[in-house]
Order: sequence, then structure tokens, then C-alpha cells
Amino acid sequence: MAPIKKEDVTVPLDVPKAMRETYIKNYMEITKESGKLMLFAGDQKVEHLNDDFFGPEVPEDDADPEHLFRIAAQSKIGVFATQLGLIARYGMDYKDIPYLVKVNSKTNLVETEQADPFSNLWYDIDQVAEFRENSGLNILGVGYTIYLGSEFEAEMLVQAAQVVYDAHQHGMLSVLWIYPRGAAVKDEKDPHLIAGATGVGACLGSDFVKVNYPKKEGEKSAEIFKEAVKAAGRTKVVCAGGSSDEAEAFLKKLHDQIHISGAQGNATGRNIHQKPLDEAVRMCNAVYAITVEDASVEDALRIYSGE
Ligand SMILES: O=P(O)(O)OC[C@H]1O[C@](O)(COP(=O)(O)O)[C@@H](O)[C@@H]1O
Repeated sequence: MAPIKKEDVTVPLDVPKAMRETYIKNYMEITKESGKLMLFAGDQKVEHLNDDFFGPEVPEDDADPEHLFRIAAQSKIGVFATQLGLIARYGMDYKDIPYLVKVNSKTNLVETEQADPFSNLWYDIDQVAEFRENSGLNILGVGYTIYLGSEFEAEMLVQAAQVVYDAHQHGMLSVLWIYPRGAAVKDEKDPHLIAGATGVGACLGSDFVKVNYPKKEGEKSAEIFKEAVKAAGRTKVVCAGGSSDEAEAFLKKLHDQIHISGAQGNATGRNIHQKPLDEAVRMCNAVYAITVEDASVEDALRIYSGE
């Protein structure tokens, strides 16, 4: 895959003139000059509490939050996404990781106890920029989750709009996680609804929008996902990884998302970190190879098996 050039980066017009170069530099860096995003998702310690990190199916390495930083430091990634507090606690030992600060989060208890989720803002973007300055860490962007269809949708849309706008004021990139969810949502994985979600991401001006892979009885997900990629227009679509799957099936799905549906990257968490360190690093590199290096599923499997 030919690397993209600085001139290929479309800078949105809410980026101030003085910040255009920073935005372009961050864009080139986060996509490793491929235009595609390999996002290693490590925000689940809040999103799923300790469910993803401890249990009979989860290797011991994953019980320690530092596992996420070890993987991010030793693997090829575009960016590692997690909460600011965790980055502040470990960043001094992991200065070379490219970071994305997830500025809102909520636990999965919220969904069990109430049908309509609300994920409130933890930090405003000026604080993230201040943290970038004070820590000297390589913070390339910010992330925010919206639950479309929730009775709190209006609040989250306002916060997301501010997050994207303010990130651009500082030359940082934005990734919106957009999940239709709540009492009003009958089928979270409905392809037409997912396409609605990516269109909302476009209207919020986000650089990337991360959605769940659609599912419909009798249809091929890779085909029905095309509607969402089209609806997003200039906002690039990436797909959530989902719960841990068998390696070949997972890598094949990712390859299809990129090469059939037209997705521009991935956002993968559990399929990477729910493995002992060495295997997690190999999986991360395999995911990177498909996303950024245009590798085939076979090549990626060879990377994963350490050949
Ligand atoms: O690859 P994974 O583990 O699904 O992670 C991708 C993303 O999905 C989440 O797990 C949230 O998804 P859900 O709310 O659907 O559980 C995020 O925490 C994470 O960033």
C-alpha cells in the first residue's frame, strides 16, 4: 500500500490555521502514513469493570492494568486508547506510546440497572491539552462514546460536538464511538441503524467513527456494512473488535471489513489483551499488518503464530 503524503490529508475547516500542521502531523502519525487507523482499545476497565480482565477464560497477565501498556509499547499500533487517569499513572514508564484519551466512560452496570445509558464527560479537551503539555506524552487524539437513541442522547450529542470541535482547536484527532442503545433501540446491530450512527459521526465532524459490525439474518455482514461506510462520507469508519474469537475467524472478519466493506481501520481490545503478553503482541502485530500494511489473512496468521 503506497503511503499517503501530507498533501493527501483533508484538514477539516474547524482546525485553526495555526494548528493545521499539528493536525496533519497527528493524522500521519496515528494512521502510520496509511490513512488507516489501528486503534488498540484499553478502556474496558471502566466499560466492562473487571469482567474482561479476570476469570477462567482470561490469562493472568491481563489482571494487571500494566499489561495494556506493555502490549502497546511492544507492538505495532496506531494509537492506544484509554482513560487519562490510567495514562497519568503509567505514562512515565511508557513515553513512546502514541495515546488517545477517552474523555467519557461508564460501566456496564449502568445498562443492567437502567435501559437508557448516559456516558458523561470526565475531562474537557483543554484539560487533555494541558495534560499533553505537562506530561510531554504523545497524545494524538481524543475519544468519546455516544449512545444514540438513549433518552440522554441530546446531552451526549452536545458533548460530542464540543469534543470534536475542541480537539480540532488543539490539532488533535477525534474518534467517536457511536452505539445505538437504550429502550428505544430494538436492534443495536441493525445495518440501517449503524449507517445512521456513522452519518451522525459525519455531522459531528469527527475524523473517525467507531461502530459495531452490523448483523442481519441471512445477510453477509461485510456486504451490509457498506451502507455505513457510505453514510459516513469523509469521516472514516472503524469497527469494534467484540469479544475474544478464534484468531483466524477474527482476522478474516477484519480483512473483510477493510477490503469488502471499505472500513478504514479497526478498534480492537479483548481480541488482543485477553492473551499472555507474547501472544498479545503477536496478535496486535497481525491486526496492524492487515490494517496498515495491507497484509493478507494468511500473512497475518503467520505473524500471529510467530513464523
Ligand atoms: O474489541 P473490544 O474488546 O470489543 O473493544 C472495543 C470497544 O468496545 C467496548 O468494549 C465497548 O463495547 P460495549 O459497550 O458494546 O460492550 C469499548 O470499551 C472498547 O473500546
